[in-house]
Amino acid sequence: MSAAKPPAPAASALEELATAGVATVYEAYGRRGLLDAEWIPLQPGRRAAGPARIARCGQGDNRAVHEVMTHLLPGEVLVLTMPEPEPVALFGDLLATQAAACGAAAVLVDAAVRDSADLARLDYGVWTRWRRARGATKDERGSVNVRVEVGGTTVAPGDVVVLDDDGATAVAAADVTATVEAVRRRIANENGLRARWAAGEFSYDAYGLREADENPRPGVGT
Ligand SMILES: O=C([O-])CC(=O)C(=O)O
Ligand SMILES: [Mg+2]
Repeated sequence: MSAAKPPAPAASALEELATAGVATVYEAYGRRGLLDAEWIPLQPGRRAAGPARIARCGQGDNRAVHEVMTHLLPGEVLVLTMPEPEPVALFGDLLATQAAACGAAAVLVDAAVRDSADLARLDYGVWTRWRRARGATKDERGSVNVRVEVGGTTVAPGDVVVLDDDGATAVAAADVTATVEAVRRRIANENGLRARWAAGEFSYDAYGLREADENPRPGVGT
């Protein structure tokens, strides 16, 4: 029997994850979920979080992107992948116009985009591996609403994808509530540390690193 589907994350949880940002969410989630690749944010400074709506395209082909548009719901992050990421444009201005009409929260393209000056003016964020004009074919159906691997992490439909200038990280749908709580604890802890560092204290002392470095225990770290 498969586990019950977790409820859709609350808008307030998505907002908290987006505001916290990729590094904080990834750390609070136990350093899991990182979509570990070099992402280009087309609108630097933008943050987003939303449930993944996924298309797995054929290699060099974007037929599945046209299909997945018909499933895309407001607030979702569209995740577009290929078996082997390569600089072929899966997404451009015309597909972006459809995603806008559907209310996308963001688009993550594990391939290239084109018409990037137009995409940079959108009301939602676009993150991509490459900007390249090379066009995709429309020959292979590919698959939609499937699990994919992105940057070494498996992303399932409905997992929450968080994006900012640092890149992208994902939280399994079932773990969103606990991760929001861990994010709050991490932010509170970092606020405390930031106040101490601003007041002139050093982490080298507070973490006991100076003490350990000046009194090395034989056989440890040698
Ligand atoms: O049509 C395509 O394959 C991609 C594109 O340029 C667009 O969406 O405007
Ligand atoms: Mg175009």
